[in-house]
Amino acid sequence: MFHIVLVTPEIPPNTGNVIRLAANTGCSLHLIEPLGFSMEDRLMRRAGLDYHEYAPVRRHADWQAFLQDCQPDRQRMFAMTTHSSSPAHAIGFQPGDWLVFGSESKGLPPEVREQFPPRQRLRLPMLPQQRSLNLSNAVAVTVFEAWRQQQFAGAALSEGASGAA
Ligand SMILES: C[S@@+](CC[C@H](N)C(=O)[O-])C[C@H]1O[C@@H](n2cnc3c(N)ncnc32)[C@H](O)[C@@H]1O
Repeated sequence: MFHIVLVTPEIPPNTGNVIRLAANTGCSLHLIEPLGFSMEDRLMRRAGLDYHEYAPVRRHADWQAFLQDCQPDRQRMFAMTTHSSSPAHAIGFQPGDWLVFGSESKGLPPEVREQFPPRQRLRLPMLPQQRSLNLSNAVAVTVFEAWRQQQFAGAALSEGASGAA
């Protein structure tokens, strides 16, 4: 549905949450190295992910390698950042869009952020004086806003349809 891109994530449970989110929403997940942890980290394992949930996860050596590997449509890439005044909910998201998030401690590196035109740098609303949302929460609310705009296409909207607890 959408492509989630985490640039140099640092905290294993956040990435674990996003892996599960990607599996639940039909997104692909791109992890830009260096990662602040090993994928075999016990905190990752504690997320209790099933083997199939790793299927849509790809790793890239750095930002340039990601661009080279995936050739994303630059007009449909959005940098999620607190350094913006463009509200995320004002964008008309489309299937196949690329949603790019920064690391927990540093956010998006300025040299990556500046590759996005200002209208493609998006901010999630927060109350005044707040610094930022948790990374995995920011990913979740963005993906669900984008998916909501597609009327949750492909979702199993009743319990019986999913068969899982
Ligand atoms: C914990 S935040 C990073 C905080 C970092 N100290 C900074 O100054 O950007 C991790 C990532 O979540 C996303 N994020 C968190 N809050 C956000 C918001 N209000 N709007 C847009 N993105 C947000 C951004 O991609 C950010 O890089």
